[in-house]
Amino acid sequence: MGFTHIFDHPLIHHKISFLRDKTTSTPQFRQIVNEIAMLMAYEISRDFPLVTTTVETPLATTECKRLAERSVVLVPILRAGLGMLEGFQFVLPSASVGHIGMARNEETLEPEPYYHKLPGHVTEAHVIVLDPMLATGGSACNAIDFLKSQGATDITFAAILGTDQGLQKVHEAHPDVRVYLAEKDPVLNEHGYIVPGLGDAGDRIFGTVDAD
Ligand SMILES: O=P(O)(O)OC[C@H]1O[C@H](OP(=O)(O)OP(=O)(O)O)[C@H](O)[C@@H]1O
Ligand SMILES: O=c1cc[nH]c(=O)[nH]1
Ligand SMILES: [Mg+2]
Repeated sequence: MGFTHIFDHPLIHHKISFLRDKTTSTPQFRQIVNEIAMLMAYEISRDFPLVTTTVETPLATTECKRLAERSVVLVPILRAGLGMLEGFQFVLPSASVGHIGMARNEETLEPEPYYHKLPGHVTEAHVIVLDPMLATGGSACNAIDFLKSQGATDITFAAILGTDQGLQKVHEAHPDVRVYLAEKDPVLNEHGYIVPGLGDAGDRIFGTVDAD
C-alpha cells in the first residue's frame, strides 16, 4: 500500500463541517475550500527540499534556506480542483500551474479528459495534483497516468474528501504516489457520490448546482 495521510486536525474538521452543510453558500464554500487547501499545503510541504542562499539582513550577512526555484508544479483537475488552487498558491506562490480538464461520465462514471497544459519542468518538479473529491479514483488515476506519460516522477495527490475505494485504486495503480485526504468518508452511493460527502464539489464551487 502506498503512502496515505489523513488529516486529524481541529481546524480541518471544523471547516469541513461547513462544506458538508447544504445551506453553505457558494462564496462561503469556495472560501472554505481554499482555507482547507492552504492548511493541506502546509503539511504536504513539510519535507520539501531546501537550498541554501546568502541574504543581507539590515545587520549582517547570513545563510538562509529557501525552496528551490521551479521545484513545485500544481495541477488542478478541472473544474473542481481549481477551487483548491488559490489556497496552495497562497502558501507556494512560485509554483507553476498545469491544468488537466476531466469530467466524469454520469452514466459510466468513467473519466473523460478534455484539456491539458503542463509546464515543461513537470519532469523535474514535485507535482501536486489538486481535486477536492477522490470518489471511485478513476479521475485521479487517469490524471496521474497522463502526468507520468509526460515524464512526471514525483507526484502527490491532494483531495478534501476521499473513500477507501478511491484510495485503493490509486495505490494499486500508482504505489509511488502520496495521497493526502483532509477527511475520509465511508461509502459511495449508486451514482458514484461520496456519502455523506458534500455533494458535487464543482457545482458548489462554481454555482452550477442548477445547470443542465
Ligand atoms: O473519483 P472519481 O469517481 O473519478 O470522481 C471524482 C471526480 O468527479 C468530480 O469531477 P466532475 O466529473 O464532477 O467534474 P467537475 O469538476 O467539472 O464538476 C471530482 O471533482 C473529481 O474530478
Ligand atoms: O461526491 C462526489 C463524487 C464525485 N464528485 C463530486 O463532486 N462529489
Ligand atoms: Mg462535478
